[in-house]
Formats: sequence, structure tokens, C-alpha cells
Amino acid sequence: MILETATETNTKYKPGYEDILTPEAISFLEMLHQKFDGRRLALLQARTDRQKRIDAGELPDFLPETAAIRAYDWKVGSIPADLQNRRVEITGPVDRKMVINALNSGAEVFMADFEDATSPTWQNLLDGQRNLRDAIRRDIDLTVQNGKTYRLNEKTAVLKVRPRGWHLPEKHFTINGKAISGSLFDFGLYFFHNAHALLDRNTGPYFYLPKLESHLEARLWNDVFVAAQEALNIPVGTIKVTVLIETITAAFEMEEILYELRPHIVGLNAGRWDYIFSAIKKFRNQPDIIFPDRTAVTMQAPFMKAYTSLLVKTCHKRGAHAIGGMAAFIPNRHDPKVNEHAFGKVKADKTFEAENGFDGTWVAHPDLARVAREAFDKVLGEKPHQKEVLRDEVQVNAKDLLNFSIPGAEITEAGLRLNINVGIMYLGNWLCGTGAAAIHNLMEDAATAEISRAQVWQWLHHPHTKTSDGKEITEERVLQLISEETENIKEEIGLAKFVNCHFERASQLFSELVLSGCFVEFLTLPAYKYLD
Ligand SMILES: CC(=O)SCCNC(=O)CCNC(=O)[C@H](O)C(C)(C)COP(=O)(O)OP(=O)(O)OC[C@H]1O[C@@H](n2cnc3c(N)ncnc32)[C@H](O)[C@@H]1OP(=O)(O)O
Ligand SMILES: O=CC(=O)O
Ligand SMILES: [Mg+2]
Repeated sequence: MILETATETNTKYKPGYEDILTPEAISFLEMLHQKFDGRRLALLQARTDRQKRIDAGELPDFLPETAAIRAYDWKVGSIPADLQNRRVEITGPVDRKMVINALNSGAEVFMADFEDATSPTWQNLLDGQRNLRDAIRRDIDLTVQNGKTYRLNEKTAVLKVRPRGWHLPEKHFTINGKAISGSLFDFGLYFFHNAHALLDRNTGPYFYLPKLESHLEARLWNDVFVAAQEALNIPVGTIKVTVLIETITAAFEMEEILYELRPHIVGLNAGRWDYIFSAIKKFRNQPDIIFPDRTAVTMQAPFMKAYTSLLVKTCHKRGAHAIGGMAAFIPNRHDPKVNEHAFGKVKADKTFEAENGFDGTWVAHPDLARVAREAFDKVLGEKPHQKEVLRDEVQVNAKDLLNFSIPGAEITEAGLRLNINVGIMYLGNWLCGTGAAAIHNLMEDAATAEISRAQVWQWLHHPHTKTSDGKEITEERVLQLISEETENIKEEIGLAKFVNCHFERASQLFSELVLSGCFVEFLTLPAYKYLD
């Protein structure tokens, strides 16, 4: 193993977890940090600079300087046998029970999530690393309080891991006084401990990459992978990744992202929730762009249809898989009516994706795997994917990607109230260490909650925005609704949870996020200071 730590380092971290934070693993993280953190910070600055240009009226477009990449004939690298059929991928946090349940769910793939579905407490992250390490080695039996035991089935899903996005620091692990990036921390520890073990088991180190905003950010990941593989004497190209196209700027650089990562990339995923959030965020200061109620921004909205069709076309042109996103409807084993509703909604969503040319999709809950499978089986039959469907008829231009009109949709009082309720509910759960929760029978995570708070911000900061009843959305009105919804939440969850999980703080944080004159880039950034 070649681990060069070029300069003296003064590394500090929270004690405990010595089995994960071994001296060798720490050297590996130091190497990644020293080599790549400067570039990461420069790319984050580039995001800020670009936002200023967008605010000044510059609209995203396909890049003239990379026209050759889009014009020439090339394909992504080889795709391993166990990533050929990805028709159902379950996602979930890295909690021990959920890891076992997800691996046993019957889905082809399990994406273990350190990102949207995880509140990044030190304990969640390090326990998560342990859980994945043990799962790979099939040493993960568990008995819970009620006596129920969990162990892995003979056949389990293929494991992928989603590290945090480039913007998040890991404050509990500092090198020369600087927090390491959450991305490098999550990726680095998982890769260091498991890459060889995965290869010994005829699979590989597979990842999902979230929230990229440009192909230069993809280039950084590619360079990280090359360095990581070289350090562990693993052939370059062994790591395989799927990139989430979940920012509006990345939608204009899908070919370039595939190109930058071509030794390592096997697919793109349509991360719909962050995509909607990104559209609201990037154009928040444009006076003529305003989004209606969250429930009205569906996959049938023109800009969502344009982006998903282009994603399928781009992937298939380059030999990559196109993977669909998350329908947020969650079943409830104790309520047949909720179940029926969720199954119907998910069936429609997955059928639309399969017919649109996607090769597979995400589900949020084990009980949804069957519904998604049926929809994809119907279109794929025995084939592992449908990459031969080139979608040549799809002609999507910049105007289509930026056409945010949704005919007939409105901003309503109910939509405003729901955004406030969900935003506070989610933040309270997150502060309490839970990164994904069923709220009003919908899966809520960091991406969906971002939409809720970004909408309230936008409606408040666009002058004279009114709900459909003609009433203006003012600071006083929003504060009144926040106060009412905080009381409703207290009643719903009970005083003990309200107090123990700091829901009052969640409510305060939500107010600050929506009232702030400056839009806060990610809600997880200010909230992170409260996490242990
Ligand atoms: C926008 C995006 O980024 S989407 C991707 C990120 N988001 C996610 O991954 C969310 C994934 N889903 C979840 O976390 C969960 O389904 C939730 C929180 C929404 C609901 O979870 P619960 O309230 O526990 O659901 P429910 O009580 O119906 O669960 C029934 C069983 O299924 C298990 N289960 C539910 N969802 C999952 C999952 N995604 N993975 C594994 N097991 C699961 C539960 O652990 C429970 O197991 P048990 O019977 O052995 O105790
Ligand atoms: O990560 C997925 C999304 O929809 O956001
Ligand atoms: Mg996301």
C-alpha cells in the first residue's frame, strides 16, 4: 500500500471507533484531504461565483467549450456483471437494522446512504461504517429489544454507498485545524476498509455521487478515485459510480460528467427532489420565476419531463444506465388505505419511468420493491436493461430545461402551511439524529425538506406573492403559521419528543432559514452546528 503523507499533519478527531479510525485509515484520509481539499474549496467558490452571474441574469446553457465532447463518439468504460440489471434499487440510511432489511429486500441494489437519508451525527456516521463493514463480511446478526432477530439472506442486494456532497464538512475530524470534507470522509473510510473485501467477494467498491453542479466537480471525484485506487494497489477503473443529476446546472453537463468519469461511471440517476430544490434555489432571485405548491411540481411538469427524457437519451448514447428516482409515497403496514394509495402512486410513477426508457429505479421501502419490479418487468421482460432504446426522437434544448411553467398550478394557503409543517417536522427529526422520516405518509429527507423551506423563502421574498385566496404572503403571516404549526406538531408528537428532540430549536431554525435576507445554500449547514 502506498500512502504518502507529504507534509506533517496534526489530525484531531472525536475518540472512539478505533476499529474504523485505525492509523492506516487516518493516513489515507489525510492523503485525500491534502491532495484534494484545496480543489474542493475552489469548486465551492465557483458555485458562489456562478450564482452571482445567474442573479445578474445569466442563464445556464450547454457549454460551448465542451461541444466536442458532446459531438464525438465515445462510451463509458466497462460495467461489471453485478451492475447490469439494476431494475430495483432500494435506498436507506446506514442504520444496522435497515442495512440488513434493505440487503434482504429482494431489490437488485441497496444504496446505503450517508447523505439525504442520514443525519450526520458522529455516531450515525461511524456506526454506519461499522454496519457496512460487517454486512460485507456477513457478520451482522442483530437482535432488537422486542426479541426479533435479523440476519442476512443467502442472496442479498448489491451494495452501493452514497457519501455526503462536496459542501458538507466533517467537523469531528480536523487536519491542521481544518475540517475534512464529509465526502472524502465517508468515501475514504468505506473504500479503505472494504475495497479489497468487496473484490474478494466478486463485487466491487460502488458509489452514488450526489449534488454535483458541474463536470469539473465530476473531474475532482475522478481524480480522487484514481489516487485512492493507486494508494490501495487496486486497478484504476475498479470503482464504479452512478452520478445523481439533481441540480439544474448539472443537467446541462450530463455528457461532460459521463466523460470526466468515464473509467468509473456506469450510470446517471434522476434525483428529482434535489433537482426541484436546485431549480428553486438557483433562480430564487429571478422576479419572473416562481414555483407553485410542492405537490404541483410533479414528474409531469414540463421541465421535469424535459430533464428526465434528456437524461435517458444521454445515458443510452454513451452506454450508461439511466436510473429513475424516488416516488415519495410510503406504505403503512397497519393501514390498507394508505398502502393502496402508495402502491397506486408508485406503480404509476415507475410505469412512466420504464416507458420513458429508464433501466431501473429507486424505492424507499421494502414493500415497494414488488410494485417497481412489476412495472419494469413489463417493459424490460428478460432483458437486464433497455440501453438499446436511444430515444433519438427526444429533442430537448435549454429553453425546455428552463421552462418552469406549470399550467393551472397555484400557491395555496394549504401548500404554505404544509411546507412549514414538513420543514419543522423534518428539522426536528434531523436534529434528533434521524435523516429520513415518514411524514404524512410521504418519505421526507434532506432533499424534500429543502424544497419546503426554499418555497417558503421564495414566496416570502418575491414581492407581493399571494396565495390563491388573494392574501399576500408576508413575514407576519408566515410567523403566525410557524407558531401554529409548531403547536400542532407538539400536539401530534407529544411533549416528551418535542422537548427531547429540540423541536423548538427546529422551529426557530426554520424561521431563520425562511426569513433570512440571504438564501442559505443548504439547510444542513446551519443545522449541523447543533449535531453531536
Ligand atoms: C430524495 C432522496 O435522496 S431519496 C433517498 C434517500 N431517502 C431514503 O433512503 C429514505 C428511505 N426510507 C426510509 O428511510 C424509511 O422507509 C422511512 C423512514 C421513510 C419509513 O420507515 P419506517 O417508518 O420504519 O417504515 P415502516 O415502519 O413501514 O417499516 C417497516 C419495516 O421496513 C423497514 N424499512 C423501511 N424502509 C426501509 C428501507 N428504506 N430500507 C430498509 N428497511 C426499511 C423498517 O426498518 C421496518 O422493519 P422491521 O419491520 O423489521 O422493523
Ligand atoms: O437524491 C435524490 C433526490 O431526489 O434528491
Ligand atoms: Mg438528493
